[in-house]
Amino acid sequence: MYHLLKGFHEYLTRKEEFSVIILGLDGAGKTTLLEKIKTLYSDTPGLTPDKIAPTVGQNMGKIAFSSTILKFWDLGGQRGIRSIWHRYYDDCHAVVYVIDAQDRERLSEGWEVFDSVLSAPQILGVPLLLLANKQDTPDSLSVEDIRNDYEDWYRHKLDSTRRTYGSDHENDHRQERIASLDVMGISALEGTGVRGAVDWLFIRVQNSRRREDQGE
Ligand SMILES: Nc1nc2c(ncn2[C@@H]2O[C@H](COP(=O)(O)OP(=O)(O)OP(=O)(O)O)[C@@H](O)[C@H]2O)c(=O)[nH]1
Ligand SMILES: [Mg+2]
Repeated sequence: MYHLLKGFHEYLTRKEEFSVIILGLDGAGKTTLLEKIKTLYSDTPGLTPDKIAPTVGQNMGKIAFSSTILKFWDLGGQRGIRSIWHRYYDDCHAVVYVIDAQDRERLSEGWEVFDSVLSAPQILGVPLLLLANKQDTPDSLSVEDIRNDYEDWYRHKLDSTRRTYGSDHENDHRQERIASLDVMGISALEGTGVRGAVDWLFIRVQNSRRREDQGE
C-alpha cells in the first residue's frame, strides 16, 4: 500500500523536464545569461560577471516551475568548440541563439554560424529564439536592426548562391522559419528582458510538446 501511495504521489508531483541549448559566438554573453537565469529563478544565485571565464565545453543550469523543469545547456562558442554543438541537437526542446548586438564587426560571422544551426535537420521543428544581447550598451543595435541585418545577410547569401548554382537551393522550411523568427532584446548583464525570454521558452516547449502528443 505504501509503495502504491508513494508511486501515486510521485506521479502527481512529477515534473516534466525540457532541455534548452544556448548557442552563439564566443563573447556573445551566453554564460552571463545562464548565470542571470539562475539568479532570477533559483535559490542559489548564479556567478557574478567577474567570475565568468570563456566556456571550454559546457555549463548546465536547471530551473524548476510547479510542474516543469527547464534545463539549460550553455555551450562554448569558440570556433573549435562549436563542433560539439550538434551532439545536443537531437535531445533539445528549444534553441536560444545569442547575438552580441554591440559587436558590429562580428555580426556576419554570427549569421554564418546561425545559418549552420538553422540548417541542422534535427532542430527543424524545434522552437528557436534569437536574443539581441547587450542592450544596456549605448551603441547596441536594436531588435529591429538585428532582424534587418540578418535578413540583409540572408538575402545576400541567397543571391550569391543563385549566382554560383544558377538556381535557388534554399528549402522552404528555412524561409518560413526566418519569416516567423522571434527576436528579443536582452541585457544578460543587467537582467533586462531575461524573464520575457524564459517565459517565451516555457510556453513554447509546452506547446510543441502538445503538438507532438497530438501527432501533428
Ligand atoms: N554590457 C554587457 N556586457 C555583457 C552582457 N552579457 C555579457 N557581457 C560581457 O560579454 C563578455 C562575454 O560574456 P560571456 O557570458 O562569457 O560570453 P559567452 O557567450 O559565454 O562566451 P564563450 O563562453 O566564449 O562562448 C563578458 O565580458 C561579459 O561580462 C550584457 O548584457 N551587457
Ligand atoms: Mg560562456
